[in-house]
Amino acid sequence: MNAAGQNHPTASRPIVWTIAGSDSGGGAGIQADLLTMHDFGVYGCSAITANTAQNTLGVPAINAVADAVLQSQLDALMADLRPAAIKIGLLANTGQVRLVAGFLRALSARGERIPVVYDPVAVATSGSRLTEDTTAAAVLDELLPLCTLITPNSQELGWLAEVEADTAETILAAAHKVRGKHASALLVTGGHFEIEPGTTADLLCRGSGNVDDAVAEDWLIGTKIDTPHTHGTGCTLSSAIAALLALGYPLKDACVVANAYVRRGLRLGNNAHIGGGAGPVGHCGWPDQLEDFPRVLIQGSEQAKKYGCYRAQQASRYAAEFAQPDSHRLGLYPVVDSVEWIEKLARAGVRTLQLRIKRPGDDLRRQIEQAVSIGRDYDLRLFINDHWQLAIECGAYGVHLGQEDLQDADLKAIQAAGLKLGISTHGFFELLYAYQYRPSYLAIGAIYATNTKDMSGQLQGPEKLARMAALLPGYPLVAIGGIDLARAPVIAATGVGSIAVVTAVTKAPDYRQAVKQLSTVLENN
Ligand SMILES: Cc1ncc(COP(=O)(O)OP(=O)(O)O)c(N)n1
Ligand SMILES: Cc1nc(C(=O)O)sc1CCOP(=O)(O)O
Ligand SMILES: [Mg+2]
Repeated sequence: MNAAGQNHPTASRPIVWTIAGSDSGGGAGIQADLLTMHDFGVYGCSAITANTAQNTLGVPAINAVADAVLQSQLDALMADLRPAAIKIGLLANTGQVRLVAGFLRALSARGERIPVVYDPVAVATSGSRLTEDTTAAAVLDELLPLCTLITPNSQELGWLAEVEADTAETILAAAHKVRGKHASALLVTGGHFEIEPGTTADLLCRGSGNVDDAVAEDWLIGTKIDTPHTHGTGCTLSSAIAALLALGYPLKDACVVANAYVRRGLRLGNNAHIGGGAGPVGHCGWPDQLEDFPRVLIQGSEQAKKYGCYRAQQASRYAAEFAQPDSHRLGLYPVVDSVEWIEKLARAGVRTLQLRIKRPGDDLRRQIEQAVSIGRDYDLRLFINDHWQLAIECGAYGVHLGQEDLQDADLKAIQAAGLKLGISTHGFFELLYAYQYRPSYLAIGAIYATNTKDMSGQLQGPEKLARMAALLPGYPLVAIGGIDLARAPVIAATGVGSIAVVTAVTKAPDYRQAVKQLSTVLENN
């Protein structure tokens, strides 16, 4: 079985191209790209830009192919094997940069929206130069505007920005300079510098795709893995991201999963026997251990001061490590919009409930007070959605917040009042981000499409849910979104201890029976 969990090599697989150099030593370039793509269950095609003569000790020759040779490979692929994503690696000279940019421009002019990940390979891990000095200008002017994401290491970032980039401040400044007026995102990989001793940090800068919109900057921090066998990490990372984009992952999720895939390969690679120099990173399958995933830096935390992205206002409200619930399995968790429902469901034996009032009237406080009072009578775990101030004032059991609430809500006050905190997440990146707060539970959604709320673009499906749940065994996890009795067994089998539902209970012909049946599914897992 490969990393994507596929047993059947003939199952339908997205096609991903790599336009890159061959590494005769087998550790980087096309060879690393195809191993990675296979591991993620996509079908890899290649267009070779250079036949490098290379081993684990260095790069004796680059051997760029002629433009016509590169063009003929691209044309052959386009005629038959259309890509769902393209990874670009080594472009050995300005002519190749222009040729590939021209090819991508023609695709774009035909309305093809294919994600392009460019790893601007300029310097090998061994320190050898791999491309002509003059290619940087062509990259910036012609190729970058056509890319979804570029993934330079700090040396390559310095090469493109024409500055030294080896501290948090200089990396941030160089990233802004390179990104310039382009909408492409940038992931600066952190193997070559240490902002905190013993750690690595990748900087992800991403916008909405619209050049005028604000750019989100996130640092992805990991414990440094002590191994000399790092050859091919950049190639592996960028092809993993391309593979995940082809599989439909949002960019930020693709970046954190690919980061974990590389870290797993460094941790488990065990390639000391390959060559006399720096051996290749391993290709070791889907990252299923939390230790391989990066920690997403929170801008209100003290640590953010070291990374040039500290937000004092957020810091004044920041808190982590919230009170844990009495059980990590919260069971059936109906989310309802009235005190009447809270009372009916408490009587029906439900123990975990949420009051979610989206159009509050003048009587909001009274409704929350009544719900809290019922909660006390029935010993409920009653969470109040959104209205955290009233939840504190009324002494609720807990609060449920969305990702966008985390910057503004007074988490310190919620924690100081002893309230439990649940946080919504949609995908791997948000799960890692929310986990940094160590909330009382993490909700993962939307598992399926739902009529209750527009969750388009944020659907996870049961396979991703299972992968996310496997990262946090024993942590209180809640699955939400489009779950009904028919789907509940698959969801419960992922290991989450709780299923949150709206319509499966509130629109059921017999809500008491729905409560019984859904609770039974959870109890049997
Ligand atoms: C258990 C649970 N999970 C997720 C949500 C969604 O919360 P949020 O992202 O804050 O969105 P709204 O519910 O406010 O629309 C939830 N309410 N409960
Ligand atoms: C309120 C809500 N939040 C979601 C999330 O993914 O964050 S999905 C959702 C709606 C859940 O309703 P139903 O059970 O009717 O599908
Ligand atoms: Mg909310």
